[in-house]
Amino acid sequence: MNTSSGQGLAPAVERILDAARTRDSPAGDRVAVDARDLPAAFETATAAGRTPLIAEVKPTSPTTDGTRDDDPVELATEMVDGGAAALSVLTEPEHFGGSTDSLERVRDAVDVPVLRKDFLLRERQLDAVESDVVLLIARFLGSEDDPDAGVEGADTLESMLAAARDRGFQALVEVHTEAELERALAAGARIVGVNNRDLAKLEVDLGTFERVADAVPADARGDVTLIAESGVATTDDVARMRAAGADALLVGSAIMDGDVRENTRRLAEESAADAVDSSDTTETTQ
Ligand SMILES: O=C(O)c1ccccc1NCC(=O)[C@H](O)[C@H](O)COP(=O)(O)O
Repeated sequence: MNTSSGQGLAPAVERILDAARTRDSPAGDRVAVDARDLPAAFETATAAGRTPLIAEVKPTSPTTDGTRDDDPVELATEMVDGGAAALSVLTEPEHFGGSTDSLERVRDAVDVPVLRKDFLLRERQLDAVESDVVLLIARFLGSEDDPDAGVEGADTLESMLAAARDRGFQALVEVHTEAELERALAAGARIVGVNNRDLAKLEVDLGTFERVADAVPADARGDVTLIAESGVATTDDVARMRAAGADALLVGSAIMDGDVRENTRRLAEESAADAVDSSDTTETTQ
């Protein structure tokens, strides 16, 4: 099947969606998850003086050269040892080298919350594996008011959110525009990720988070955990996203490129220390 979504998505994303539509949904029972609390894990990291970071086990991707074949459990434990508050594990097999088996093994090996990173379009796909958090991408899912707004074969964001919560999952609803943010909040999302990567061009612009975070209504801000996703590579990037209101960061490529423990430590610890240093300077110069 090759179904263009008609949404101007990058060819690689259309291929990912085609694969997601044809991947078998599990025939077994609905999962029932006892989820580890993601916002609580961010608070624990902050209390320990670290930047709340979701480190992503991402063996490859359409925008990465080559594949990293290390055991996902080894990568995951190194990330946690480096100070990651939570993990994200790709379960998409064809374009990201992920698997549900990897996620299961990682979740058994660590005690932090684990996000299932995949391209979920239908309720039954939620039952493929247990995780603490599932990713729901607003751009792909329709809405109750406009079920055709999503891509071919997708359920609505509202029904996916309800189905995820019925199973015990927390949901990270990913948005890229102010309009998607509005839809996510109207659907009742409480954990919102702003993806700096535009799925139309696969280009990354950290200004996306700054713009979309600014559109969160003041009266909703206290109820929503806001995560900056994609394109974060340096401690300056972390500082920039935190200054724009990110409660946490989701980082894949910059951690997977080299020593994952040291890369995680650098982003989780040095950027938190930099933040303390600059607030000290601000205090003494006032
Ligand atoms: O990462 C890609 O190449 C990609 C391509 C097409 C659709 C989605 C893609 N990435 C999914 C993600 O959300 C990222 O893995 C995640 O936010 C981490 O991003 P990064 O830190 O830039 O690796």
